[in-house]
Amino acid sequence: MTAQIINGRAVRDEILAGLQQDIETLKQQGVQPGLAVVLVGDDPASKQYVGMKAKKSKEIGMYSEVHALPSTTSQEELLTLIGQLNESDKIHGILVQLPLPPHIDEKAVIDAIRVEKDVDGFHPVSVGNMVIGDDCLLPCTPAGIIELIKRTGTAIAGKHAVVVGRSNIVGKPVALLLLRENATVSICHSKTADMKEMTRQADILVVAAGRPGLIPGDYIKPGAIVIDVGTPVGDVQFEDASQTASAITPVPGGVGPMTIAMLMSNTVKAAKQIAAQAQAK
Ligand SMILES: Nc1nc(=O)c2c([nH]1)NC[C@@H]1CN(c3ccc(C(=O)N[C@@H](CCC(=O)O)C(=O)O)cc3)C=[N+]21
Repeated sequence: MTAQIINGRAVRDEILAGLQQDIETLKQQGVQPGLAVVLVGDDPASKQYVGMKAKKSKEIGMYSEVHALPSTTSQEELLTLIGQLNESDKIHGILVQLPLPPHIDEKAVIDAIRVEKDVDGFHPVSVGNMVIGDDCLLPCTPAGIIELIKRTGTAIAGKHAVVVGRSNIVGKPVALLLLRENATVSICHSKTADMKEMTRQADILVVAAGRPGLIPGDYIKPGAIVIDVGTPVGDVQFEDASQTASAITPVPGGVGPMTIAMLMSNTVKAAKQIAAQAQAK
């Protein structure tokens, strides 16, 4: 079998086209969704991501602010900026690019973001709402993964989904979202006794380990859907895995573009909700 290659860029473009129309409608109602991206330090990869986010948001008619701060920025200064963005009527989504420099407490910064503007879905209240299954802004990469799986046309309910990786930003939340979709979910990690034994049971395999090439083709169940979250290099051995899977995401061009699409989608959702709240007052 040669797997269908899941085209994340094409799906992203479809989603962005829909959002562009939503934004046009919102603008006619006097609301322009606004996204603030905050970057501390000058890591070249981070700069590139932030640039992509700003570019896409402008392309679809959003208001966008990039706050690029020096690596010497104090935690207090960063918290002051977050406070201003929380209050700003122009801003509906706040994203603080992670990781932050070691002298800044990431948790303190994430906790300071107003939940209604938490378009990353990293705030503990957002996470709690996601776990319960309440309406909330979902973390972008996990939400994008669910969208990609759904668009392969395969039902998630009843399937065995195996997630490799347990980070707070991908592994844990994607496992919960798969559970919400009624998959039977297993979570594997570096201490899993027999990784191959686990992954070979996966009808849906999501790999978010941050370990380039970790998963070879013989770890994959014939006909599985394989989602590779590795960036900038995949965690799955793509050529090898394509011979066994029924569908697979490439890197680049798979999950990455969906992360951006979901960020835009969350910002539009946040703008709608904040506007509705303001009207109700
Ligand atoms: N608060 C926060 N939220 C994030 O969502 C966040 C973050 N911090 N820190 C860094 C990671 C990384 N990340 C990516 C987003 C898009 C691509 C992406 O679109 N990649 C393209 C390739 C881009 C290229 O190199 O041309 C692709 O996979 O096709 C990759 C990585 C978001 N992150």
